[in-house]
Amino acid sequence: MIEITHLCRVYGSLVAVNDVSLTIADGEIVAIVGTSGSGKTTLMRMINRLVEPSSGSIKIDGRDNREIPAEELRRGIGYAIQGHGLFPHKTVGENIATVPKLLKWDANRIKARVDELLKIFNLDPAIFRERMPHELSGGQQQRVGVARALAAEPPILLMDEPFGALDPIIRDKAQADLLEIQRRYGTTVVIVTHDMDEAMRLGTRIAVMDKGQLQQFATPAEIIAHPATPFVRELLESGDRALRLLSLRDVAELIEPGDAEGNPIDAATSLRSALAECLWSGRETLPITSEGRLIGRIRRSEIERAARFDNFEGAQR
Ligand SMILES: Nc1ncnc2c1ncn2[C@@H]1O[C@H](COP(=O)(O)OP(=O)(O)OP(=O)(O)O)[C@@H](O)[C@H]1O
Repeated sequence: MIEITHLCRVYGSLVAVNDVSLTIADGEIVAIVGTSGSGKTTLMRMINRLVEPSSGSIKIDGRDNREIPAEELRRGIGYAIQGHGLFPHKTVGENIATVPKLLKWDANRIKARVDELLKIFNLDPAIFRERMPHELSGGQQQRVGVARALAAEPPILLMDEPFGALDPIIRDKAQADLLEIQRRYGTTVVIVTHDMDEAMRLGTRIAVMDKGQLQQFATPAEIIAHPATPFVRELLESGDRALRLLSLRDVAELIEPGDAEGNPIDAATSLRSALAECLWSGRETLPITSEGRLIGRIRRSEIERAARFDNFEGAQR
């Protein structure tokens, strides 16, 4: 559990983070969302002490983070940033092995862990382990960045706009990967994003920041139903609500038995992406796969039905 209490960070006359209190439960994904300069990154970086608070405190599992030795903090908290931050002169395998090496894991354990992570992220170890970062696509580099952050199985993962540079389709896949990893390891994830749709898709709860202040900390459904301040309402209205509702839900929810023509989509894809695929390829139905196996199909008409707010509220109950 991460308990943030009356946290402030001041730069000269600027209050970057202003009296923020919130508690993040184990295994949650908390998305910090807000406009540029609202204090999202500063707030997150105080968790792993890349930034020191001016006042207030952060406790991790009951311990003040200032009392936790730097190495222990680094080991317990993975950190992934936009642009991946991979070491350009190290192979993919060496990049992922960075923290386990610091922790002096033995070579066999490191190799097993590197290969396990590469497989989880759909990168064949035999092909990718020895590659250099510049030999990967942007999406592959992003996955290696997250794999590296997860290498020592940290209970907490901090992510700063990790998917910001990815194109929408790859971004959707990267988000699905993150959800899968989170389910598998039960990692507590704090992710900074300026994209409300991404926050809605990933967050078990969303922290909305404006000018250093926490405007609302609530589930996506609560935020849609009851935006706490005019700013939150404005942020919500900045996109299309029907599409936002679809980005919250996975294809898996609307699977039906049967075949369909053309390229399949994964069951973890958002309904929003599935609709985009229907429209793009002119198909009324799409085949659905899970772990590479065909498991059914989805209908465009069902996706459109799910986009109606009434049905969304029904699905939440
Ligand atoms: N080291 C610093 N020195 C001075 N001012 C800073 C420093 N770091 C951040 N700030 C200021 O604090 C405010 C909050 O910055 P922060 O990076 O937390 O915002 P953000 O919400 O993450 O923005 P973005 O989405 O643009 O990354 C900004 O006005 C920024 O200019």
